[in-house]
Parts: sequence; structure tokens; C-alpha cells
Amino acid sequence: MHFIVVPVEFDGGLSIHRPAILTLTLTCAPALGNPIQTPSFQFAPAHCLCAENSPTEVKQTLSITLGKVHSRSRIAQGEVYPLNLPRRVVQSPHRDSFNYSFVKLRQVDRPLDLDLVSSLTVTGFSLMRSPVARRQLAKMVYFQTTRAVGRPAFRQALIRYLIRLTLVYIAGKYFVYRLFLHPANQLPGPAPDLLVPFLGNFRQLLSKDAGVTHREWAKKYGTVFRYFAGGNNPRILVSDPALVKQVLTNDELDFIKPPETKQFLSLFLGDGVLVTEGDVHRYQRKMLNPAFGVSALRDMIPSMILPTQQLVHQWWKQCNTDSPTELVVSHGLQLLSLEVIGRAGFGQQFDCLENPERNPLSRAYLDLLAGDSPVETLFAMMFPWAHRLPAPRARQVRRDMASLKKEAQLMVTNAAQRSDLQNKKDLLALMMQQVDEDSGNTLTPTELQDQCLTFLAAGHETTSVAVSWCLHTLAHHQDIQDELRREVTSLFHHLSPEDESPTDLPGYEAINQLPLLNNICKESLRYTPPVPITNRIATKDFDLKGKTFPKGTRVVICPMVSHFDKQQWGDDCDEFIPSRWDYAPANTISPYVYLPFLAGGRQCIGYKFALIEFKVVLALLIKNFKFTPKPGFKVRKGMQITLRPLPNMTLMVQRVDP
Ligand code: HEM
Repeated sequence: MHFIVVPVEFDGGLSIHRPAILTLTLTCAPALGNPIQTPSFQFAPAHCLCAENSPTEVKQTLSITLGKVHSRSRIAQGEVYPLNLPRRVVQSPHRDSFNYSFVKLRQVDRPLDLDLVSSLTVTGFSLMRSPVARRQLAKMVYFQTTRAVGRPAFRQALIRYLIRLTLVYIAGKYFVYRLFLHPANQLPGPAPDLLVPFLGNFRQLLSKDAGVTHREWAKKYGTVFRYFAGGNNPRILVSDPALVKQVLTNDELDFIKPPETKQFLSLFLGDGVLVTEGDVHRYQRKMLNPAFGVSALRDMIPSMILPTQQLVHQWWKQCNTDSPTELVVSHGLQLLSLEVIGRAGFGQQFDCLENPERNPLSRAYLDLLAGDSPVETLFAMMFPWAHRLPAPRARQVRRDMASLKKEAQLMVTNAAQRSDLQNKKDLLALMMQQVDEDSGNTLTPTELQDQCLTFLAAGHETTSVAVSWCLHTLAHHQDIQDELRREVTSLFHHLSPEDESPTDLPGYEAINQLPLLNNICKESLRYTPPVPITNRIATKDFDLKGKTFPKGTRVVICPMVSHFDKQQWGDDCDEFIPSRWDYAPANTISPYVYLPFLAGGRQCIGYKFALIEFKVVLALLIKNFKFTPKPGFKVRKGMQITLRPLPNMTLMVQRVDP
């Protein structure tokens, strides 16, 4: 038996001008004995806009109308009766559902051959024109979804479906595409580690010191190769100087920092210059560059020498008079570089060396950097949301970050109230006085605050790591250490180790003119680059060596590889030879091969600051102490943002009589 159910009016003021035909073909055959209870829909509900919830209402309507039919006439299978029934009101049992209240039921004498799609389209358009209908539809979708989700069978089927879909997605993206189909696979490179299937070559990378595995791969696969990182994500490592230049300079704007690195860094640094990209970054560099010029640095020399003298005095007191003493040098150096950046950067004495816990800024930084595990740092970088977890360490990190922001804000507010700002020569004062020539703008308090946090972070850990490794290397090269001591003593001879406030300090030029000190710093930054690796992500498709790689591909620049490339440096590149800087190839080396401060538009803004600080600290320490290795002490080069010594660098330190 076939019916057309024609709803002519809907609840809630929804009016459909033409009698919109909700075509429902009903087969009442199974219900012949009792058509009132079991009319079943043949196909319409599957197509109908209100498919899922209309049956209830239609059933009710039919119950009534068929009930009337039944009372008047006998319905037999195949028999067709003309119906011309009056409208009847049907109350929906689901108040929230889409219900129509007047239904006219018309019986036809032949199987239906209606244009179902067009009639439903009319219905759909009419419905969507009415705000009330839209609301009704939204309600209906919500109602149907919640009702379906409420059914255990549906839930199970949905979960099964989602699991299957997820597995197919993971297998497709993380295994098939990344390990085989991604264009990076055209390049040579190591096979993924099958023992940890999801982590690419991570196990190999973490099993050795930072950069060592990369270096081995470079020897085997050349200056452009691919490997797999976490999630089997392919990375292309380039050490060919022309290609490094392409990434860092020629197409600089097409290669940005990976979002997770930026997210991780911006937790601490806000929108500082280390994090921003494009025009904002260019503007910030323009505003900040003058603060790092040589004339500014000349005035900062006392802010470097005085805290170093303080550390010398501390170590002098800790050392035995006639035998070497074991000292955790990296700890003292970290406090020192924080104090230097406090004084030279912000005109403030953090008093880190005397009382590291006193200043909230230094306290927060020391706590944040306290972790000794590279895995911990990698985890934090890969999952920047981890600090939101309700774990005690995460809570402490949140407290530290809040404290950093508050203190930086305070620092900027206090600086703005200084009456003698014009005479101050620290980074913050210089930044505050900087006016953009084009727009006439100055940096806003928030911008200044973020830059302060950036300089604190970027400027102190790197320098202390650089000096720690240099002392370690010199401890294994006593002849070079002795020679350096002779050179620096000639310049700093009048500074007594017990004098924390010396006067008559050597100047910027005099320090830079010490040739061995210069060579040792350069060679040490080659041998143990404090930033061993840098990642970029392509913002558009790019060509490298005649091959095209898609947007989103990760490119790695690795000073630990470039600095040990025999073709560039010669066969002795694995050795520490400061004198190499006196002749070729080192003294003519490409800036895209020697990369301790990177190159291009994102080169370290503080590299001159860092170099002069490195020299001052190294000179004063070597002048006053002899460093030798601690027997049995094994130190690893940590694969963190910086090349951290793991565990903290410990050396034997002996006083050198003035
Ligand atoms: C030996 C010490 C240092 C080393 C080896 C070093 C190295 C680097 C490297 C490799 C980068 C580029 C990172 C990247 O883009 O992936 C960088 C960026 C940066 N460094 Fe340094 N740095 C040192 C000291 C300093 C100091 C003392 C300061 C500030 C006082 C500083 C401030 C910055 C800033 C602000 C950036 C971001 C520049 C930008 O993206 O435009 N650095 N540094």
C-alpha cells in the first residue's frame, strides 16, 4: 500500500508556501493485521530532512488516519483505497523534535513514481529560508545525535568506526606517506629504526652526544640527506654552503621556525625577536640592532668584568692553596652570565653570584633550566601544552613563567621612570630610546618586556655553555691553556683575584686585540657550538638540488655537521687547533659553513656581545686558575636547545699565583 504524506503546516510558525512534499512511501504490508502499530517506511526516511525523527510523528498520524480507514473499510494486501481525510492534529511526544502537526494523507492507486529528490530539495530550501526552521533543524540534529549516542549499539559501532578510521589515518600518514611517499625519500639517508616504529631515527640520535650521529650520517650520505624525527617526520639536513645560504638568506622568509618550537619559546619569551616572523621580526631587528652596536658594547665592558671578578674571588676562596679543587664550573658560569645580562642588559644587579635565590628573575630562570635530562627538554618542546598538566613540576613551571613575566614588566616600568635614562647605556635603556625612523614609533612596554625576557633567555645559557665547554677543552690541552694564560696576564695583570671592584679596566679594543684569545674563542665555538642544531619549516614548496619538496617539509641546519666537514676545513677538523684561524681555509671560511651564531636575517643579534663576554670571562678565569680534567668524570653533550654539559661540567681547579 502506498501513501504520500503531505505535511501542509509545521509547528513554530514555519510555513511552506507550496505544499512541500515530504515523500514517504509506506508499505503497510507487514502491518496488514494491525496497520495502526507497525507501518514501516520503505525509503523516504533515509532521504528526508527530518528523516530520523519524523517517523514518530508520521507513525502517530498514520495510526490515527489508518485507524479511520480501518474502521471504514477492510484493507487487504495490494488493495488501494482513495483517502480524502480531514486534517488532524498530531502532538509530538518529543517536545524538542521537529514536529509537524497537520498531515494530509492521500492514497494513490499506483506505486509511487515521484521525483523524490526535487520534492525534498524544495522542502529543504523552504526550510532553510526560515530562521525558525533553521533553529528547529539544529535542535533536531542535536536531538538525533544525543539520542543516537545514547544507544549502546550505536556507541560501540561509532567507537569501532573511529578506531578503524584513526588506525587507517595513522598508518597512511605516519608510516606509508612519511616513510615511503614523501618526496624527501628521494634523498639518501638512514633507514628508520624499526625497534621504535613511531620515532623515526630518534633512538640513534639520542644514543650519542648531540650532533655525533648527524655527523656520521653526513659522512655516509653527503651534504644533503634525510632522516626521520618523531612521528617519522622526515627532515632534510643541509650542510652544502650554497643550500644553507638558500635557506637562511636567499629564501629566508620561506623557511620559518617550526610552530612547536615557537609555541614552546613564546611560553617564556612572549613575542620577542627570537619568536616572531616576517615583517614583525624585521621591525624588531631594526629597532634592536643599535643596542648591540660596538659603541654600545664599549660601555658594557665593566658590566662584564666586575661580575667575573666576583666569581674569580669566590672560586679563589673555595680553592685549596696548593692543590687542585673539584668545582662544578658550569653552575658558577650560569650565575655569572645571568648577572652579566642583568647588568649589561638591564642596568640591574641581580646579585646572582652572592645570592642566586634573591632575585625572582634569576630564581625563576635557574629553576626552569634545572632539568638535566635531554628527553625532558625534547618532550617540553614537542608538547608545549605539557606545562598545563596538573603535575607538581608543571605547576612550578607555571609559577616560574608568571614570575618571569611579572618581573620583566616591573623592570620596564622602573626603567621608564628613570630620570637619567638618556645617560644609561644598558640594552633596555637603549631600546627605550630607539625611535623608528619611518613611523616615529617607539617600542611599547609589552614589546620591551618580551625583548627583555628574550635577551635573558638567549643570552645567558648560551654563553655559560660556551665557556663551560671551552674550559673543558682547555683542560685537555694544557699547552694551549698555558700559552693563553701568558697572553691574557699581559693585559689583565693588575686585576687581583681578591679585588671585586677593580678600576682601570681594559677596553673593548684592547681585549679584541689578543690574538690567541680570539682564536681560542672562535675555535671553541666551532668545536663545541653552543647551539648545535637549528630547524626550519618550509612555508611553500621549494626546490633543493633540482628536486621539489612540499610545503611543511622540515629543513635542518646543523653546525655540528658543518663545523666538522673535512672538505671545508681539512683533514684535521676533528681536532681542537686554535691556530687554524691564522690561515686558510679557516680564515676565509664561508659564513654558511661556520655557524655558531647562524647566518642571514636570523643571525644571533647578540653575537658581538656574546663574543666579548666570552673573551672577558675566559681571560680572567684562565689568568687566575689552572683547569685540569677531573679523573673519571665523563660528560655528554646534551641534545637540548643548547649543547648543555650533562651532568654539570665539573673540573679540577687550581689557583695560579699572581
Ligand atoms: C655564545 C653565545 C651565543 C651563541 C652561541 C648564540 C647563538 C645563537 C644562534 C645560533 C641563534 C639563532 C637561533 C635560530 O634562529 O635558530 C641566536 C639567536 C639569537 N640570539 Fe644568540 N647566541 C649567543 C649569545 C647571545 C646573547 C648574549 C644574546 C643577547 C644578549 C643573544 C640574543 C639572541 C637573540 C635575540 C636571537 C634571536 C635573533 C633573531 O631571531 O632575530 N644571543 N643566537
